[in-house]
Amino acid sequence: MSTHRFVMKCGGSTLAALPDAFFEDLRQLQEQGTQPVIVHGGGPAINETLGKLGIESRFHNGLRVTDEATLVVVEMVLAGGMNKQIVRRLQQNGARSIGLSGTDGGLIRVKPVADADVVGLVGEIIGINTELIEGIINLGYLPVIAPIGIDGAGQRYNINADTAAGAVASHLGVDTMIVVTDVPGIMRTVNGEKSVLSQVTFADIEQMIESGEIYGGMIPKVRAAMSCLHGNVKDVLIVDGAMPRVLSRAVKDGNIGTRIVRG
Ligand SMILES: Nc1ncnc2c1ncn2[C@@H]1O[C@H](COP(=O)(O)OP(=O)(O)O)[C@@H](O)[C@H]1O
Ligand SMILES: CC(=O)N[C@@H](CCC(=O)OP(=O)(O)O)C(=O)O
Repeated sequence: MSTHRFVMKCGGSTLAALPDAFFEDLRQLQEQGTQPVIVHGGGPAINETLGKLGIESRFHNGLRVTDEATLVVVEMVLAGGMNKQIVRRLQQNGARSIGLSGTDGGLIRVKPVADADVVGLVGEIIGINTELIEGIINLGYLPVIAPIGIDGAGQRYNINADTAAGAVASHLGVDTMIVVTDVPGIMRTVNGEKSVLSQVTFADIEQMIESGEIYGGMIPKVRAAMSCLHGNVKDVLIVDGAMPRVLSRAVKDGNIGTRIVRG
């Protein structure tokens, strides 16, 4: 029986549309002895709730400008709504799972980011309580983690979900991080033809950010990928959640979406 462990990041762009088959695939992987850990986002749902409350969504370098009022909504949507929705869907499809926020058990320890004067209550990760994650896995449950962090004084912080997933993958020492999103991988347009790159190196990424071919929400994904590949993580794949059996294909043959390699 394989005990392959992987971290999967699931983006808000795709969460609501994920079919039952996606969660069924996770259940089968869990039954086969694979140990998935999920870190999720929920950016679009946060924007929607903030909008209903008349609070404007503002971003700086891809990070949400987060004041105390915004943070209340971020935590409510991520740790309340999204986290519990994912756990419910996993359970409906037969997978055993437990949802946590990064504040529970000091799971994600942070300090304020360097540009806190601009982005406010956004956390830079300084530690992950891997014992807690290991404990949940050893009980036979799949951990589902919302990207909220906590500092030594008990203050909570907002964290980009790609960044949180990369840090969880690094600290847990998994081989693979799978970033599930709403596009089939990193795409490039050549002579008017759009295609998915099966592999990109760090140098390709820097060049594509520079040229504007990688932009917006793809930037934190590739940055998180590069940062965890500097540690023990061997493989980062960016894949489309709508593809049939995407996770088992990613785990078993890895020949799907875009693979990021050091190069
Ligand atoms: N080179 C690229 N290839 C594919 N998508 C890209 C690229 N550059 C930017 N993107 C954008 O990144 C988006 C995915 O990021 P985001 O919307 O933040 O997703 P998530 O909610 O899954 O984190 C894609 O929908 C696309 O608009
Ligand atoms: C600091 C920061 O920007 N936090 C993100 C957390 C959610 C997230 O990252 O969700 P996606 O993966 O769906 O984009 C935010 O507030 O939107």
